Amino acid sequence: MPRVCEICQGAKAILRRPKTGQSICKECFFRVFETEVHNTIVDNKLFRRGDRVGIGASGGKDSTVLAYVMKTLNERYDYGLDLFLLSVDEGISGYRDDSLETVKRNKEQYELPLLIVSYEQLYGWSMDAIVETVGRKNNCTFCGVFRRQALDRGALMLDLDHIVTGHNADDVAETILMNIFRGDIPRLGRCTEIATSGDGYITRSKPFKYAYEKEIVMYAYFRKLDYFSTECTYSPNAYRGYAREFLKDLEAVRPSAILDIIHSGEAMQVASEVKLPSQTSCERCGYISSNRVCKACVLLEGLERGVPQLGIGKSVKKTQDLLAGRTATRSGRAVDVVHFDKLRKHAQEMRHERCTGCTCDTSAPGT
Ligand SMILES: Nc1ncnc2c1ncn2[C@@H]1O[C@H](COP(=O)(O)OP(=O)(O)OP(=O)(O)O)[C@@H](O)[C@H]1O
Repeated sequence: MPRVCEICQGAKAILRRPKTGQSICKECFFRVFETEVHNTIVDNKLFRRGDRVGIGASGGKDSTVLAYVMKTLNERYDYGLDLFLLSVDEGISGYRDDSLETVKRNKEQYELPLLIVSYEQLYGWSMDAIVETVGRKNNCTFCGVFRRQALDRGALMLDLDHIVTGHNADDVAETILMNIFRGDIPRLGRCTEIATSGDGYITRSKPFKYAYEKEIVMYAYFRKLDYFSTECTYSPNAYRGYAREFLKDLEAVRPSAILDIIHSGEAMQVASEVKLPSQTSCERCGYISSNRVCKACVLLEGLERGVPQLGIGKSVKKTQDLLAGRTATRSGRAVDVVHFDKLRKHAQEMRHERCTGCTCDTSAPGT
């Protein structure tokens, strides 16, 4: 490694950038990393001034670095954003309880408001209880489906305009590979998007879409950020694990492989004959769904009826149609899932309370 930073030509080079192979100093690394994220934000017009933006904060390296960088860029470039930390407590003892302690410290360190919503509070089931019922196989399905909705529910409680997550370039490239391997063409089209916003739903984006995981780890290390680094106790998703290994092997021989895969995914076009699922609202909870009853409601009903395999596997569509129009039988444990219309109304009222002397009509959607 040359002694002098290849960027500033002054300070001592102390690291080699995984993305470019350049040998650079710590300060130049911070600057290029932050500037690249800023360029991603600006080029993709991710935010508008005044947006209330929730950072999906798990306490892990990606979201901790994201919180730090979002706060830094918001101040440096005067984006004019109101930033919040939004965490989901899935109820995994020995894992999420510890990582949430990190988020609580980040709240103080970064002076950002924090909201924690839990599966127990929202659905009446913690992941510990779910795993007790369904076992270790398939539990990731419950966790992923419930988390997506939980973040949106939390966002409405805070009246957010936007949620950012710490998904990085490696995550995106892995997802592209997985969708190719599975032949899931509709998902392949969607997974390369940097921001998604379903009609009337909260926009979600990935400012780290082009940031390498190795650089995020380096950034956290050199900035001495406080993050939690343990893997989930309930076995990681095996299929993604294989895609990850494959990607790491490719990266080892050709570091640009990660970005190359993302660019290939972006350039692919879904043929017009591929049928994309149409979106509607779940007739039970009002959440966006491609079926009459959303996946979260189907999974919940399965748990409550003692048939947790309901909604898992190939017969999902059939099960969802079967359940449509019927009221779930709720066990003593379950809570009634709050309807999304109620949450949206709450968000409108909050917005109304915040604007002083305005003439906005709280009964009109989207005000
Ligand atoms: N419990 C949670 N609460 C809030 N946001 C979450 C939670 N879990 C995941 N996220 C969001 O989704 C992103 C990707 O989550 P994933 O489970 O892939 O974790 P990860 O890649 O290990 O990220 P991190 O290092 O931030 O934990 C996270 O960076 C974070 O923004």
